[in-house]
Amino acid sequence: MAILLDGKKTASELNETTRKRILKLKQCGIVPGLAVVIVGEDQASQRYVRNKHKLALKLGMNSVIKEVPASITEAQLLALITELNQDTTIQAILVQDPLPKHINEQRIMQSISSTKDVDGFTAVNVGQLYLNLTGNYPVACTPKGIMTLLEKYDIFLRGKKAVVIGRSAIVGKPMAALLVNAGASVSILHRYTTEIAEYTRDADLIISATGVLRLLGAEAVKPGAVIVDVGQNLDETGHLVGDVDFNAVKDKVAAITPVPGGVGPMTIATLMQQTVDLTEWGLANGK
Ligand SMILES: Nc1nc2c(c(=O)[nH]1)N[C@@H](CN(C=O)c1ccc(C(=O)N[C@@H](CCC(=O)O)C(=O)O)cc1)CN2
Repeated sequence: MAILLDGKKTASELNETTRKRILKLKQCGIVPGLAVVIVGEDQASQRYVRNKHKLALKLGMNSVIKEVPASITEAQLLALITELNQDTTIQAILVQDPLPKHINEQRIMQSISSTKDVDGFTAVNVGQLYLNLTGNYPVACTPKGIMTLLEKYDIFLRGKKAVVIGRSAIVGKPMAALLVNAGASVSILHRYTTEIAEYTRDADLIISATGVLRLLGAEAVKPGAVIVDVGQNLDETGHLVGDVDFNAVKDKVAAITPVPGGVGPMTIATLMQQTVDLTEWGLANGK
């Protein structure tokens, strides 16, 4: 049986560190503030946002949820972001993805101040990641959380063949950048890739972020590979599962993230970590 990359445990350790950092800030009269904007009624999004809010409060932050109807106009949403950009009690802003079709998602994400962009989605922060600049900037929470998890389990990346399946701005692209920066050779696969298994069979590390149930089975992975499953899918019995057929590959690979309890908790813990990062960086810059 492969080593389980336990995101729940690792996230809980990271959250404890974050809680202590918040305590220190509070002793100086500073309370990190996170604002999450949720548009519409998507059930999964509502659940994720509730979990973020609960954890932020538990760790001692100021947590604000801005819930707006799916009928909101782009101009109204931009006005809300402007308000949050100017709010001195808020250090971190997140707009929950996905947004309704009538709203230009990039226009909204790019309107967030880069110094409050806790998701690392703005062009300034993406650029810093791609240039592998040293210094202080936020990175998309899921890929950054995955890197923390890989580091925790001493997964060596330099010179390894990595395959990232999915090219989203939230996971695939920043994940690939982080892996390249860490010295891995990276292939990014996507919906137009014709033979996914041709790449994955040769990979030392596979990161799958597609939302396709049982995309990868035992025949698609190399013995001893490391598998990171970002998928959040419901199977035929209504259970939450990833993209990878866990039972089929678990005795072939070296390490694998479970779903649930793998990448998901790391995403939320990284959001908390980066809210505190932004607060501290803001203080260092006199804000
Ligand atoms: N602005 C953003 N929007 C979205 C992001 C993001 O990083 N920034 N990520 C995804 C989903 N997501 C965060 O919002 C997320 C998904 C899943 C989990 C999680 O903890 N999953 C658990 C299962 C929990 C459950 O289903 O109730 C697990 O895998 O153990 C956390 C965050 C979309 N949008």
